[in-house]
Amino acid sequence: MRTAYTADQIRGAEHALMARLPEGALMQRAAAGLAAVCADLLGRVYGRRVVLLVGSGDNGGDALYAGERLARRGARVEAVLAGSKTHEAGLRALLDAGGRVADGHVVEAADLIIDGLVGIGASGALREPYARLAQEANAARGTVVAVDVPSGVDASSGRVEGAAVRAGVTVTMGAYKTGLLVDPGAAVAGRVELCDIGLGPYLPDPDVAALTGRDVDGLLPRPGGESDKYRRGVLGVAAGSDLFTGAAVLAVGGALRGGAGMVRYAGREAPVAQVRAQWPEAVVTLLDEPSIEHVGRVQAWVLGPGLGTDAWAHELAARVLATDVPVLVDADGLTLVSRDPGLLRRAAPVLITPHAGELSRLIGADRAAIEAARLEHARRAAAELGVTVLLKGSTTVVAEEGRPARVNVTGTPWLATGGTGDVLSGLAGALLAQGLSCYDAASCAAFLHGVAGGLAADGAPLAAADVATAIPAAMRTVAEAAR
Ligand SMILES: NC(=O)C1=CN([C@@H]2O[C@H](COP(=O)(O)OP(=O)(O)OC[C@H]3O[C@@H](n4cnc5c(N)ncnc54)[C@H](O)[C@@H]3O)[C@@H](O)[C@H]2O)[C@@H](O)CC1
Ligand SMILES: [K+]
Repeated sequence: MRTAYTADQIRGAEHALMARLPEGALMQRAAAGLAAVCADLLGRVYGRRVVLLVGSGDNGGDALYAGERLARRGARVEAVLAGSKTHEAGLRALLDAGGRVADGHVVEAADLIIDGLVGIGASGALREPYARLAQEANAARGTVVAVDVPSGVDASSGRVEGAAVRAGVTVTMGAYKTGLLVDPGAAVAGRVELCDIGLGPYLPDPDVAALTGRDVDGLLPRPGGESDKYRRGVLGVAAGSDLFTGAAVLAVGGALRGGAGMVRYAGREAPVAQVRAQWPEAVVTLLDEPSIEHVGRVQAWVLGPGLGTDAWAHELAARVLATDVPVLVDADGLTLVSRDPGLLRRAAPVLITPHAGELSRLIGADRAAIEAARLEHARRAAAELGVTVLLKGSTTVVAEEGRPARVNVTGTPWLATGGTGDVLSGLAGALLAQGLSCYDAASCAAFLHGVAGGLAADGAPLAAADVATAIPAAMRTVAEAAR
């Protein structure tokens, strides 16, 4: 499990650790780690041009001391002092090692640019001249290494309010910051290298966590010798309509590949015909009425993909949500519950899987605001609605009250195509039916869906059905990662 922390959590741990160490020791550890990564990136250090962007706080101090180390190895190090003040001892150390203070535009010609403008002490959008320097670094040809977090990214949330450094590599001190795992911050952090400064024992419970392949493998249900199709978990799928038959086919496909012992599909005539034709494995019930009375026992439901939002669909949603098993609500199901929030008042667990637009209707927040602060809004929705939230998008986030939010790190931009969400719903539903909690089912499904997307795309466009087909291969991939 990769864990990440807010700026306040890091600060608290740093204080506790610092109290036990000689003054300046932590910054020397940080600078040593940072300089080592930079030296690796440069290959040969001697004679290379390194520019330090130095802000007024300790983030700038880290950069200066790393610059000192590189200067001692023969690099031509120049510091751009951006703040109203500068870490004095760090600057002295750099100058003693042969580094210089830059007096002109040096960023453009640098082989390597170290961004020490701001770290966890930043507040709000980058001010000038920091914002301009960030843009110069982004336009330069040299590799950009961010110290702790790319300047302009809020370390605690991943928010970017104005200009931000776009790093090739981020060397983060002591522990991951939440903002390095959540977009838009994650998107500009590049490769993240963790520099161990001894913070581990002082860290509190994490703010967010990201599952690894090994974690997912450990959570996935496996059939034993005693298993039969009923005991492995039966999933009900209430999806599709005469207009949207494909959503039903894709959700059932995701569910069958997700390991459910059996999938029961219930729907209207057109999607029933399609599901029957595509998936002889599914047990299909044609609904004359919006009722699930004759569908048979299931351990979980997927409700909503392509279902429509008419009175018939509303009635079916009400029946499904009136059961005592976990329900995953997606797509049209989310529209129905946003119009009739009372539907979500039930004792059994609910997992909702909105994208930002769907979530905006559910909690009355602006879509752009949700995109900019995904974690915050997913948490808010989980608390307000009393459900588990899987917020889809550039970084998929899973939030449930009282637990660290989970951030998904797998995926490919090729997944942004019609129908992949239906596959995800089927897959997550199958995991629910097999007994995983909403929290684990959502985070494992997001992880596997991302891996399956990567396998299906392999650098080229994919169709949603390919993602469903690739789910078993994704499961094998995580099993191999665990070995
Ligand atoms: N204290 C220590 O011993 C250690 C500190 N570390 C480093 O220290 C950093 C934290 O240092 P600080 O607490 O001094 O804070 P920062 O250096 O992150 O930033 C604070 C400074 O930036 C200015 N600032 C804040 N927001 C700004 C904005 N939007 N635009 C322009 N300027 C802005 C503030 O006025 C202040 O002078 C960490 O990110 C890490 O890089 C780590 O190396 C671990 C050890
Ligand atoms: K920085």
